[in-house]
Amino acid sequence: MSTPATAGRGSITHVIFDMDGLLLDTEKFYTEVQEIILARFNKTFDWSLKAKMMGRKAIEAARIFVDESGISDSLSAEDFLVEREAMLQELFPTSELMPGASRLIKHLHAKNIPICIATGTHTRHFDLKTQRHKELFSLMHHIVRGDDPEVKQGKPAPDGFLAASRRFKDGPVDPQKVLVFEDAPSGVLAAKNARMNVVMVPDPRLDISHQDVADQIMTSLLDFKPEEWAKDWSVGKEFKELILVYVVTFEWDGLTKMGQDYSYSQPSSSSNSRHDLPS
Ligand SMILES: O=P(O)(O)OC[C@H](O)CO
Ligand SMILES: [Mg+2]
Repeated sequence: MSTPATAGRGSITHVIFDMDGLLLDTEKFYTEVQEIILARFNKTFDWSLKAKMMGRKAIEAARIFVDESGISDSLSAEDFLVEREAMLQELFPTSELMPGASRLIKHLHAKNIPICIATGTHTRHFDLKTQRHKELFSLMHHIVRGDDPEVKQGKPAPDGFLAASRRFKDGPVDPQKVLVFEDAPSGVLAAKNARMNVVMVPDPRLDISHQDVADQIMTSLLDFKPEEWAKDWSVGKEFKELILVYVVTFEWDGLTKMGQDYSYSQPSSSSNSRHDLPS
Protein backbone atom coordinates (compact mmCIF):
# COMPACT_ATOMS: atom_id res chain seq x y z
CA MET A 1 0.00 0.00 0.00
CA SER A 2 1.47 3.36 -1.01
CA THR A 3 1.56 6.45 1.20
CA PRO A 4 -1.22 9.01 0.62
CA ALA A 5 -0.25 12.22 -1.20
CA THR A 6 -0.05 15.25 1.06
CA ALA A 7 -2.73 17.33 -0.73
CA GLY A 8 -5.80 16.12 1.10
CA ARG A 9 -4.13 14.18 3.85
CA GLY A 10 -5.69 14.90 7.20
CA SER A 11 -8.30 17.28 5.77
CA ILE A 12 -10.86 15.09 3.97
CA THR A 13 -14.46 15.96 4.87
CA HIS A 14 -16.50 14.12 2.18
CA VAL A 15 -16.24 10.75 0.42
CA ILE A 16 -17.45 9.67 -3.04
CA PHE A 17 -17.56 5.96 -3.86
CA ASP A 18 -17.47 4.37 -7.30
CA MET A 19 -19.75 1.31 -7.39
CA ASP A 20 -18.98 -1.44 -9.95
CA GLY A 21 -15.79 -3.29 -9.04
CA LEU A 22 -15.33 -1.11 -5.95
CA LEU A 23 -18.36 -1.63 -3.70
CA LEU A 24 -19.99 -4.42 -5.74
CA ASP A 25 -18.27 -7.41 -7.33
CA THR A 26 -19.96 -6.79 -10.69
CA GLU A 27 -17.03 -6.28 -13.08
CA LYS A 28 -16.75 -10.07 -13.34
CA PHE A 29 -20.21 -10.17 -14.95
CA TYR A 30 -19.19 -7.75 -17.72
CA THR A 31 -16.02 -9.78 -18.28
CA GLU A 32 -18.00 -13.04 -18.48
CA VAL A 33 -20.50 -11.87 -21.10
CA GLN A 34 -17.85 -10.09 -23.18
CA GLU A 35 -15.76 -13.27 -23.26
CA ILE A 36 -18.81 -15.19 -24.49
CA ILE A 37 -19.56 -12.66 -27.24
CA LEU A 38 -15.95 -12.46 -28.48
CA ALA A 39 -15.68 -16.27 -28.49
CA ARG A 40 -18.42 -16.23 -31.13
CA PHE A 41 -15.94 -14.33 -33.34
CA ASN A 42 -13.05 -16.66 -32.37
CA LYS A 43 -11.44 -13.86 -30.36
CA THR A 44 -10.39 -13.61 -26.73
CA PHE A 45 -11.20 -10.80 -24.30
CA ASP A 46 -8.09 -9.57 -22.50
CA TRP A 47 -7.34 -7.20 -19.64
CA SER A 48 -5.88 -4.46 -21.83
CA LEU A 49 -9.31 -4.13 -23.50
CA LYS A 50 -11.06 -4.55 -20.15
CA ALA A 51 -8.99 -1.67 -18.72
CA LYS A 52 -10.19 0.65 -21.50
CA MET A 53 -13.88 -0.24 -21.00
CA MET A 54 -14.39 -0.39 -17.26
CA GLY A 55 -15.96 2.57 -15.48
CA ARG A 56 -17.32 4.13 -18.66
CA LYS A 57 -20.95 4.68 -19.68
CA ALA A 58 -22.38 1.61 -21.44
CA ILE A 59 -22.47 3.02 -24.99
CA GLU A 60 -18.96 4.47 -24.67
CA ALA A 61 -17.60 1.10 -23.44
CA ALA A 62 -19.51 -0.69 -26.22
CA ARG A 63 -17.90 1.43 -28.94
CA ILE A 64 -14.45 0.67 -27.54
CA PHE A 65 -15.32 -3.05 -27.39
CA VAL A 66 -16.40 -3.46 -31.04
CA ASP A 67 -13.71 -1.13 -32.43
CA GLU A 68 -10.71 -2.46 -30.49
CA SER A 69 -11.63 -6.11 -30.92
CA GLY A 70 -12.06 -5.59 -34.69
CA ILE A 71 -15.66 -6.80 -34.93
CA SER A 72 -17.39 -3.50 -35.69
CA ASP A 73 -18.15 -4.59 -39.27
CA SER A 74 -20.14 -7.55 -37.92
CA LEU A 75 -21.56 -6.14 -34.68
CA SER A 76 -22.44 -2.52 -33.92
CA ALA A 77 -22.01 -1.04 -30.45
CA GLU A 78 -25.79 -0.81 -30.13
CA ASP A 79 -26.32 -4.47 -31.13
CA PHE A 80 -23.57 -5.53 -28.72
CA LEU A 81 -25.48 -3.85 -25.88
CA VAL A 82 -28.68 -5.67 -26.91
CA GLU A 83 -26.86 -9.03 -27.14
CA ARG A 84 -25.32 -8.80 -23.67
CA GLU A 85 -28.42 -7.37 -21.97
CA ALA A 86 -30.28 -10.64 -21.30
CA MET A 87 -27.17 -12.24 -19.81
CA LEU A 88 -26.46 -9.24 -17.59
CA GLN A 89 -30.05 -9.10 -16.35
CA GLU A 90 -29.69 -12.68 -15.10
CA LEU A 91 -26.37 -11.97 -13.38
CA PHE A 92 -26.86 -8.53 -11.79
CA PRO A 93 -29.41 -9.58 -9.12
CA THR A 94 -26.74 -11.94 -7.71
CA SER A 95 -24.29 -9.06 -7.12
CA GLU A 96 -22.23 -9.35 -3.95
CA LEU A 97 -20.37 -6.72 -1.94
CA MET A 98 -16.62 -6.38 -2.34
CA PRO A 99 -14.51 -7.20 0.74
CA GLY A 100 -14.53 -4.36 3.26
CA ALA A 101 -17.27 -2.34 1.51
CA SER A 102 -19.90 -2.83 4.19
CA ARG A 103 -17.49 -2.14 7.05
CA LEU A 104 -16.13 1.07 5.48
CA ILE A 105 -19.55 2.49 4.57
CA LYS A 106 -20.94 1.77 8.03
CA HIS A 107 -17.86 3.23 9.72
CA LEU A 108 -17.95 6.51 7.78
CA HIS A 109 -21.73 6.81 8.25
CA ALA A 110 -21.34 6.24 12.00
CA LYS A 111 -18.72 9.03 12.04
CA ASN A 112 -21.19 11.37 10.27
CA ILE A 113 -18.90 11.68 7.23
CA PRO A 114 -21.08 12.62 4.23
CA ILE A 115 -20.81 9.77 1.71
CA CYS A 116 -22.28 9.26 -1.76
CA ILE A 117 -21.88 7.23 -4.96
CA ALA A 118 -20.94 8.36 -8.48
CA THR A 119 -21.30 5.42 -10.86
CA GLY A 120 -21.24 5.11 -14.64
CA THR A 121 -24.02 2.52 -14.51
CA HIS A 122 -27.52 3.62 -15.49
CA THR A 123 -30.60 3.42 -13.29
CA ARG A 124 -32.08 0.18 -14.66
CA HIS A 125 -28.87 -1.78 -14.03
CA PHE A 126 -28.24 0.04 -10.75
CA ASP A 127 -31.58 -1.20 -9.42
CA LEU A 128 -30.80 -4.83 -10.37
CA LYS A 129 -27.30 -4.73 -8.87
CA THR A 130 -28.31 -3.17 -5.56
CA GLN A 131 -31.59 -4.98 -4.87
CA ARG A 132 -29.97 -7.22 -2.23
CA HIS A 133 -28.08 -4.31 -0.62
CA LYS A 134 -30.73 -1.62 -0.18
CA GLU A 135 -30.10 -1.10 3.53
CA LEU A 136 -26.39 -0.44 3.03
CA PHE A 137 -26.91 1.82 0.03
CA SER A 138 -29.53 3.80 1.96
CA LEU A 139 -26.65 5.18 4.06
CA MET A 140 -25.50 7.23 1.05
CA HIS A 141 -26.45 10.92 1.12
CA HIS A 142 -27.14 10.71 -2.63
CA ILE A 143 -26.33 8.61 -5.70
CA VAL A 144 -25.32 9.91 -9.15
CA ARG A 145 -25.84 7.39 -11.97
CA GLY A 146 -24.55 7.31 -15.54
CA ASP A 147 -27.91 8.39 -17.00
CA ASP A 148 -28.12 11.45 -14.75
CA PRO A 149 -28.88 14.57 -16.86
CA GLU A 150 -25.89 16.37 -15.30
CA VAL A 151 -23.49 13.62 -16.42
CA LYS A 152 -23.01 14.72 -20.02
CA GLN A 153 -19.81 12.71 -20.43
CA GLY A 154 -18.81 9.52 -18.65
CA LYS A 155 -15.50 8.83 -16.89
CA PRO A 156 -12.70 9.90 -17.46
CA ALA A 157 -14.62 13.20 -17.72
CA PRO A 158 -15.19 14.65 -14.23
CA ASP A 159 -18.97 15.20 -14.71
CA GLY A 160 -20.17 12.47 -12.31
CA PHE A 161 -17.83 13.43 -9.48
CA LEU A 162 -18.55 17.16 -9.90
CA ALA A 163 -22.32 16.50 -9.83
CA ALA A 164 -21.83 14.35 -6.74
CA SER A 165 -19.85 17.14 -5.04
CA ARG A 166 -22.56 19.71 -5.81
CA ARG A 167 -25.30 17.58 -4.22
CA PHE A 168 -23.76 17.33 -0.77
CA LYS A 169 -25.37 19.64 1.80
CA ASP A 170 -23.71 23.06 1.32
CA GLY A 171 -22.06 21.76 -1.86
CA PRO A 172 -20.09 22.01 -4.00
CA VAL A 173 -17.37 20.78 -1.67
CA ASP A 174 -13.76 21.97 -2.04
CA PRO A 175 -12.30 19.15 -4.20
CA GLN A 176 -9.18 19.01 -2.03
CA LYS A 177 -11.46 17.91 0.83
CA VAL A 178 -13.07 15.10 -1.18
CA LEU A 179 -11.75 11.55 -1.23
CA VAL A 180 -12.85 9.29 -4.10
CA PHE A 181 -12.62 5.49 -4.06
CA GLU A 182 -12.23 3.92 -7.53
CA ASP A 183 -11.24 0.64 -9.17
CA ALA A 184 -11.09 1.70 -12.83
CA PRO A 185 -8.34 3.63 -14.66
CA SER A 186 -11.00 5.87 -16.27
CA GLY A 187 -12.53 6.53 -12.83
CA VAL A 188 -9.19 7.49 -11.27
CA LEU A 189 -8.61 9.93 -14.14
CA ALA A 190 -12.13 11.34 -13.69
CA ALA A 191 -11.45 12.01 -9.99
CA LYS A 192 -8.16 13.70 -10.86
CA ASN A 193 -9.88 15.72 -13.60
CA ALA A 194 -12.23 16.90 -10.83
CA ARG A 195 -9.08 17.81 -8.78
CA MET A 196 -10.08 15.40 -6.03
CA ASN A 197 -8.01 12.93 -3.97
CA VAL A 198 -8.35 9.31 -5.04
CA VAL A 199 -7.69 5.91 -3.54
CA MET A 200 -7.52 3.17 -6.18
CA VAL A 201 -8.43 -0.44 -5.40
CA PRO A 202 -7.45 -2.10 -8.70
CA ASP A 203 -8.16 -5.64 -9.77
CA PRO A 204 -4.77 -7.41 -9.54
CA ARG A 205 -5.07 -8.39 -13.22
CA LEU A 206 -4.93 -4.73 -14.34
CA ASP A 207 -1.53 -3.68 -15.69
CA ILE A 208 0.54 -1.91 -13.03
CA SER A 209 0.95 1.12 -15.34
CA HIS A 210 -2.62 2.08 -14.39
CA GLN A 211 -1.49 2.68 -10.80
CA ASP A 212 0.54 5.83 -11.53
CA VAL A 213 -2.23 8.41 -11.15
CA ALA A 214 -3.98 7.61 -7.85
CA ASP A 215 -2.87 9.12 -4.53
CA GLN A 216 -2.99 5.74 -2.82
CA ILE A 217 -3.25 2.14 -4.04
CA MET A 218 -4.81 -0.61 -1.94
CA THR A 219 -5.35 -4.31 -2.64
CA SER A 220 -8.66 -4.24 -0.74
CA LEU A 221 -10.98 -1.77 1.01
CA LEU A 222 -10.11 -3.77 4.12
CA ASP A 223 -6.69 -2.11 4.04
CA PHE A 224 -8.04 1.46 4.25
CA LYS A 225 -6.90 3.35 7.33
CA PRO A 226 -9.38 6.21 7.96
CA GLU A 227 -7.04 8.11 10.28
CA GLU A 228 -4.55 8.62 7.41
CA TRP A 229 -7.03 10.87 5.60
CA ALA A 230 -8.88 12.71 8.38
CA LYS A 231 -7.82 12.98 11.98
CA ASP A 232 -11.28 12.54 13.45
CA TRP A 233 -12.35 9.49 11.37
CA SER A 234 -11.02 6.84 13.75
CA VAL A 235 -12.86 5.96 16.92
CA GLY A 236 -11.52 8.22 19.71
CA LYS A 237 -10.16 6.88 22.99
CA GLU A 238 -12.86 8.55 25.07
CA PHE A 239 -15.61 7.14 22.81
CA LYS A 240 -14.14 3.64 23.04
CA GLU A 241 -14.06 3.87 26.86
CA LEU A 242 -17.67 5.05 26.93
CA ILE A 243 -18.78 2.17 24.67
CA LEU A 244 -16.82 -0.35 26.74
CA VAL A 245 -18.55 0.79 29.94
CA TYR A 246 -21.91 0.53 28.16
CA VAL A 247 -21.47 -2.98 26.77
CA VAL A 248 -19.96 -4.38 29.97
CA THR A 249 -22.83 -2.90 31.94
CA PHE A 250 -25.79 -3.51 29.63
CA GLU A 251 -24.94 -5.77 26.70
CA TRP A 252 -22.15 -8.36 26.91
CA ASP A 253 -22.99 -9.55 23.38
CA GLY A 254 -22.07 -6.09 22.14
CA LEU A 255 -18.49 -6.64 23.29
CA THR A 256 -17.95 -9.26 20.58
CA LYS A 257 -19.30 -6.81 17.99
CA MET A 258 -16.55 -4.38 19.02
CA GLY A 259 -14.17 -6.83 17.36
CA GLN A 260 -15.50 -5.71 13.98
CA ASP A 261 -14.57 -2.10 14.60
CA TYR A 262 -11.82 -0.40 12.55
CA SER A 263 -9.67 0.04 15.65
CA TYR A 264 -9.41 -3.72 16.07
CA SER A 265 -9.27 -4.79 12.42
CA GLN A 266 -6.51 -6.97 11.00
CA PRO A 267 -4.70 -6.15 7.72
CA SER A 268 -5.68 -8.37 4.81
CA SER A 269 -2.44 -8.31 2.83
CA SER A 270 -1.53 -11.90 3.72
CA SER A 271 -4.53 -13.20 1.74
CA ASN A 272 -4.02 -14.67 -1.72
CA SER A 273 -7.31 -13.42 -3.14
CA ARG A 274 -9.31 -10.22 -2.72
CA HIS A 275 -12.49 -12.27 -3.14
CA ASP A 276 -12.02 -14.64 -0.22
CA LEU A 277 -11.97 -11.96 2.45
CA PRO A 278 -14.76 -11.23 4.91
CA SER A 279 -16.82 -8.11 4.26
O1 LIG B 1 -17.55 1.47 -12.03
P1 LIG B 1 -18.84 2.23 -12.14
O2 LIG B 1 -19.69 2.10 -10.91
O3 LIG B 1 -18.64 3.66 -12.56
O4 LIG B 1 -19.71 1.52 -13.30
C1 LIG B 1 -19.30 1.54 -14.63
C2 LIG B 1 -19.88 0.41 -15.46
O5 LIG B 1 -21.22 0.18 -15.14
C3 LIG B 1 -19.11 -0.86 -15.29
O6 LIG B 1 -17.79 -0.75 -15.73
MG1 LIG C 1 -15.84 0.87 -11.01
